[in-house]
Amino acid sequence: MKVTETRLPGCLIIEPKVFGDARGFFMEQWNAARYAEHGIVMDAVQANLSRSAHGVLRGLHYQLPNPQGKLVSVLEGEVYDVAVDIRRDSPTFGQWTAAVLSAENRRQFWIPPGFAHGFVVTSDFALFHYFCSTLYDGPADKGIAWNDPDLAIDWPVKTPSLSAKDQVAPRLKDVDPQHLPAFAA
Ligand SMILES: Cc1cn([C@H]2C[C@H](O)[C@@H](COP(=O)(O)OP(=O)(O)O[C@H]3O[C@@H](C)C(=O)[C@@H](O)[C@H]3O)O2)c(=O)[nH]c1=O
Repeated sequence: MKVTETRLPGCLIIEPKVFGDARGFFMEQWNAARYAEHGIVMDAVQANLSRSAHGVLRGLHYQLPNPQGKLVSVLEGEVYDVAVDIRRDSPTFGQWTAAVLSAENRRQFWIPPGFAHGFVVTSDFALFHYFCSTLYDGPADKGIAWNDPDLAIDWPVKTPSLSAKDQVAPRLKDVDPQHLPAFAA
């Protein structure tokens, strides 16, 4: 597999090795030993699947306490996937990085614990899959506004469809730093 660093240390783009043959193809989506060689260490304790139509934006989400690392990929369609460093005291606090993930490119994106995450669907539909390093905890689920002007994320869809929760998410500057993940988490 090929692992490429992004402009945010810790956020990695993974191109798994794909074994094609007359039947189709085979690829590993997770292998604890192999991914650990590239610094991706987690207990993959939960796996999630969501389906969304074109223009749906889910995010920017994070969990505190018990931040989740996420290994994300797209099984059908295409998304523009974004990670934002919201770890207080991080040298890259407030910066974002993005990856185009699709069924065609079969890329994975590793978003370490402590980053906010979101994506927008750029195909007709997208089937989005991710492993998580900690279990979902509803009351700990938190968000940052997808269009926070301080983040200035260059979303490819300018008027996305949002959940009611995501429509009222605060700007990063309005969140008490004590309610943000710690850099060393
Ligand atoms: C995320 C999640 C949601 N749910 C429930 C809560 C709610 O009733 C319903 C839909 O939840 P949400 O609206 O939060 O789903 P969604 O907007 O898809 O949330 C996800 O967005 C992406 C960007 C992420 O990074 C994920 O970690 C997660 O936050 O599913 C679970 O039961 N387990 C889970 O792990």
